[in-house]
Amino acid sequence: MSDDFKRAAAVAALAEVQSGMRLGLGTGSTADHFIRLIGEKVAAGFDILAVPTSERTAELAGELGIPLSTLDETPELDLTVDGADELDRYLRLVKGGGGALLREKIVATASARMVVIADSSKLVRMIGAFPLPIEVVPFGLESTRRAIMSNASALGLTGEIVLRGGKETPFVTDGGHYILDASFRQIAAPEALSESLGAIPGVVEHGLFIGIADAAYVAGPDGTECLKP
Ligand SMILES: O=C(CO)[C@H](O)[C@H](O)COP(=O)(O)O
Repeated sequence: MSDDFKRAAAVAALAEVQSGMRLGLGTGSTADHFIRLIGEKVAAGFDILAVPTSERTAELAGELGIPLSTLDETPELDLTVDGADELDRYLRLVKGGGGALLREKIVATASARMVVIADSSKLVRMIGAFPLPIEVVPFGLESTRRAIMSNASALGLTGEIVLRGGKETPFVTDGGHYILDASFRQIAAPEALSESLGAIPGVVEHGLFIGIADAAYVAGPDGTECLKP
């Protein structure tokens, strides 16, 4: 059922796509629906140039025959469509469940417009129930983890911060970094947390996307809603 809603959100976002656009392609199961729909448009003659947000997305888009580019060749995009792990009604997002948050944030901010697609289970009153992914450099991992803990605690946030994949087999991002997942449960002031995390040297990027999304298509049992910040 949830997969039907993911697809419905992707179909709604497709209405924003015009031939000639330079697109950012997100990562994840919801974004995959959108990528397949773009593949159909390309097969039908649409002129699309796409920048993928992960190796996984590049592979799928390549298989579908979608012409691919990079931000070095195509530094300005018209539209990026991507999923989210959580969003609130102000379009503050938690992303990075699939581990692609760094490229996703770079591609989204290189786009004139960023649109989120999600099933309605992702829409929450307060973000934070989904553990916040924080991309960090492997060097100094434990010091960085402690700095995150201490900065978060200064903001009244507590909770476990765990290395994705564990010490023996850590998950490695496309950029060669690790991910710490922080279970803060409720993030009442995401802007303050975003600023605080961004100031920690070992943190490469975090999964709070604030002021980036221009709209969100959220699909559920009652239909598809378009949210604007
Ligand atoms: O941020 C992401 C990947 O880094 C995804 O957009 C997020 O995890 C949602 O994935 P899905 O659509 O599979 O639920």
